[in-house]
Amino acid sequence: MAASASSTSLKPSAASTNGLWLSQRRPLSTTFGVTALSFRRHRDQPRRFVVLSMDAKPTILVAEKLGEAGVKLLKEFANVDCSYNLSPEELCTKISLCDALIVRSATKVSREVFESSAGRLKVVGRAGVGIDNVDLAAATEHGCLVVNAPTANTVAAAEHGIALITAMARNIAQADASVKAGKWLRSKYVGVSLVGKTLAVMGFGKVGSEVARRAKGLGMNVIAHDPYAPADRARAIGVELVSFDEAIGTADFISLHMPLTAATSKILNDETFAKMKKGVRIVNVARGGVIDEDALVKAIDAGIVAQAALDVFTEEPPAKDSKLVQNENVIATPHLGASTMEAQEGVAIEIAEAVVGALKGELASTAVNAPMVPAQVLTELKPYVALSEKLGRLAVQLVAGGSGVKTVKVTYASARAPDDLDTRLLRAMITKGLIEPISSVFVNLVNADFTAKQRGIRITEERVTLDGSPENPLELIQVQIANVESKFHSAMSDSGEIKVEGHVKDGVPHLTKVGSFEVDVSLEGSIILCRQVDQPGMIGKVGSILGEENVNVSFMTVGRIAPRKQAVMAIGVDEEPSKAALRRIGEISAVEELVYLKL
Ligand SMILES: NC(=O)C1=CN([C@@H]2O[C@H](COP(=O)(O)OP(=O)(O)OC[C@H]3O[C@@H](n4cnc5c(N)ncnc54)[C@H](O)[C@@H]3O)[C@@H](O)[C@H]2O)C=CC1
Ligand SMILES: O=C(O)C(=O)COP(=O)(O)O
Repeated sequence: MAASASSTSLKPSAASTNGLWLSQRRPLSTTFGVTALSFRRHRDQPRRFVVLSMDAKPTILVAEKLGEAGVKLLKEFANVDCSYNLSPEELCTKISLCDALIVRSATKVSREVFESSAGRLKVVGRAGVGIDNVDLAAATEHGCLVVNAPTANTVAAAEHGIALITAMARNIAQADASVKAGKWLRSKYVGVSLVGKTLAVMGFGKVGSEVARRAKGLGMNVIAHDPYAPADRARAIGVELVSFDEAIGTADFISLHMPLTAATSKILNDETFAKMKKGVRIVNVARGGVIDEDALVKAIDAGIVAQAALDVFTEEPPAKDSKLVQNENVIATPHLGASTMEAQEGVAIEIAEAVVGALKGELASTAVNAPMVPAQVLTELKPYVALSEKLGRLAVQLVAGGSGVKTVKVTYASARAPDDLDTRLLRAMITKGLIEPISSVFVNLVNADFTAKQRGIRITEERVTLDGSPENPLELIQVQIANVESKFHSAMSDSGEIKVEGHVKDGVPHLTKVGSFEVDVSLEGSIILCRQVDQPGMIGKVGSILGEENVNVSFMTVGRIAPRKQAVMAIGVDEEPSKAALRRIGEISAVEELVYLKL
C-alpha cells in the first residue's frame, strides 16, 4: 500500500490549519532500545505545536456588519474582506477565495456555499447564537468548522424580551404612534400590570434564564419549560420547570427562548394556541419559525391571544402586507434582540477570537459541529491527540495492499472514571490517521465520523478502567484493525488483528506494542520496523547501512520474545531511506521482514 502521508497535513490551498489540521513539529530527540537496551539522547528544545508557515495570510469574508473591535482583531491575522448584502450567487463566487466566513442571521450559508468553496472554506463564524441559517450537515460533510458567539448577546436579547413584555403590556408602541399622529387616546391604551402575572419562559437557556431573573424582579410569577434544563438551575432562581402543556395552559405571558430546530418548528400552532388561557400575551425574541404565524393571526382574531410582541419572523423582513405585522395587537421590531452597542462589540470580539483561533489550529470552545474541548482539558489531552493520530497512521500503513480497512477497534485504558474522558477528539484523530495516508481526503475533528462512515469504516471503542492513580487521563491507547492481512506479519496479534499500542511518556507519544512484540519508541520522524532473529551485532549492521545511506537514526528499540528468539526492531529515522537502503537491510540474513512507516 502506498503510504503517502507526510508529517504535515495541510492542504496547499488551505492557509488555515484548523483543528487538528494542526500539525506537529517536534524537536529531534533520540531513543535507543528498551527491552534489550535503553538509552536516550535528549535535546532541550521544548515540545510545541506550531502553525506551519503559510505563504499567504488567510482570507476572511465578513458578510454582515461586525463590530469594529472584531474586524480589527481579524485584520491582525488575515486579509479581511467586508462585503455586505451579497446575493447568494455573489457569496458563492467569493467564497472560493476565502478560508473563513463570518455572518450574522441574515446570510444563508447553504450547501451551495460549501460546494462552491471547493474545500477552501475551513471555518464559518456565526456572530451570534442561532445557527439555523447555516447548513450544519453540509458544513460537517465538507470538514468545515462552524463556531458561534454564544454568550456576548445574551443580556441584550433578554433585555429586549423584557422591553417587549413591558412595551406590549402598556401599549407603548401603539400609543407612541397615536401621539405622533396628533391623537391623545388615554382610555384606549389602558394596559395590564405585570406584577403577580404568570410568565412561562419556553427554553430555559442563557437568554431564557436571564429573562426569568428580570421578570421576577418585576414581581411576575415565573415558570419555565425546557426538557433539557437542569431543575436545580431553575430552582436556584426561584423558577419551577413544568411540562409544555402546563406552561402554555397557565401562563398570562409566554416568552419564547428556544432554538429553531425540527422539534421546535411551529411549536406554537393551532393545536397549542387552543390550549392557552384566553387573553394570553406572546413574546418571541427567539426565531420566527417556532410560531406558525398564520395560526397566531387566527388566535389573535379569536381572542385567545390578546397581544403579541415579535422581534423575529419566519421570513425576514416580513412581507409589507403581512397580516401578522399589520395587526394592531402586534408590536414588531426588526430582529433587534442582539443589537446593542455593547452586545455587538462583545459578539464581534467573541467571534473574531473564535475564528482566528480555529484558523490557527486551536480547538474552538464554541464549536457547533465538533466536540468542544475546554482549554485545560485540551492541554492535558494534547499528547494523546498526537498519539491517537500516529497510532492510526501506523496501523493503516501496516495493512497489506488490497485489504480494505472496515473494522477498527480502539481501546482506551485509564485509571480515571469513564465519564472523565471525552473520546470524540481521540477517535477523530485516529480516524484522521487511518484515512489520510491512504486517500486524498482531508480529515479533521469536524468531518472524521462522517468520513469514516462514508468509507464504510466502523470504529468501535472500549474503555478499560485500570487500578491505580488517575494522574494521567490515559495509560494506553490500542488500535486494532480486524479482517485484514498485514504487510508486516509480526504486527498481527494472536487473535488475528493488526495491533498497535502506545502511551504518553514525559508528554511524548510512544509506541509500546506492535502485534505481540513490546517495543518502546518515541513517535517522531518515521519508523522502520524489522523482524529478525535476535542475535549480536544487528543494531550495528542496520545502523551502518543507514549511516552509509546518509539516513540519520534517531532511536532504536528491540522487543523480543526471549533472548536469541524472534525480535522486532524499531528504528526511528529522520530522513526517508532509499529503496536500496531498505533492500540492503532486508538482505541481512537474520532479518525476516521489514516495513517502512511514515508518521
Ligand atoms: N432576537 C435576537 O436577536 C436573538 C435571538 N436569540 C435566539 O434566542 C434563542 C435562545 O438563545 P440562548 O438562550 O442563547 O440559547 P441556549 O442554547 O442557551 O438556550 C436554548 C434553550 O432552549 C432549550 N430547548 C431546546 N429545545 C427545546 C424545546 N423543544 N422546548 C423548550 N426548550 C427547548 C435548550 O435546552 C436550551 O436550554 C435562540 O433561538 C437564539 O437564536 C439569541 C440572541 C439574540
Ligand atoms: O444571536 C442570535 O441568535 C440572533 O438572533 C442575533 O442575530 P443578529 O446577529 O443580530 O442577526
